[in-house]
Amino acid sequence: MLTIHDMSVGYGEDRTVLRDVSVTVRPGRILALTGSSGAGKSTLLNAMAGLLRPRDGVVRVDGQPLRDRDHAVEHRIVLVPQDNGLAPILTAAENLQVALVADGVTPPEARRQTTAMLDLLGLAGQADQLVEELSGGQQQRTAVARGLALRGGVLLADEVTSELDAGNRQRVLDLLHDEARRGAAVVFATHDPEVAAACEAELHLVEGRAEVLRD
Ligand SMILES: Nc1ncnc2c1ncn2[C@@H]1O[C@H](COP(=O)(O)OP(=O)(O)OP(=O)(O)O)[C@@H](O)[C@H]1O
Repeated sequence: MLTIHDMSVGYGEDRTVLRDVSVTVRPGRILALTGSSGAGKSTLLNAMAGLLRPRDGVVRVDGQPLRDRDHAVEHRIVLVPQDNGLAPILTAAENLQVALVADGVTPPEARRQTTAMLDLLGLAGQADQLVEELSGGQQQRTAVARGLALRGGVLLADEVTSELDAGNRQRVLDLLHDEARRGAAVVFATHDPEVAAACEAELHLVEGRAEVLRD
């Protein structure tokens, strides 16, 4: 369980982006994170991922104050970042295999899981292509495949459907719902009101404040 209490986050000396945000991210469901461009969705996800230290307040994971990214990884907090975070000169399959092996999966099992996951995202034909040679949407689906393959306790997905056609957008949404049903807590930043409406809960960011629209 990930909880945030009265958190403020900013950049530099006096650039406060989020103020007094409190939210609980519960296992077994998807929390949509909405708000206009620049509202602070990525900032909030990065704080949940241990990449940004709050100015005030606290992020807790399983009751402990979150220290940094390593601590978040220990607690199985997986981030699919907005810029996808893939290694461009590795193939789609290698990007998944490297992450799985680093996570302690044996190489043969990592290959098996990679094939299955890329297949689920409709990327069987792209497995051996370099990421830099994939389309934006294919890269986005590869990043989702990698995030899902890691089977985190918390999955933070930052605008992971922004470059997808309707069919692939629905495929990713269905997989995020499956991930929640598996027991993960999923947080999904999105601009898309239809996508947000398909999530159990919604936190809306406006002028640095967070408003719970559905809980
Ligand atoms: N590294 C940074 N240094 C300084 N300011 C930053 C940095 N990253 C983001 N910001 C600022 O923080 C604010 C929130 O940005 P953030 O990326 O969190 O918004 P967002 O809601 O995810 O936007 P979008 O929907 O466009 O991705 C913006 O005003 C942005 O300029």
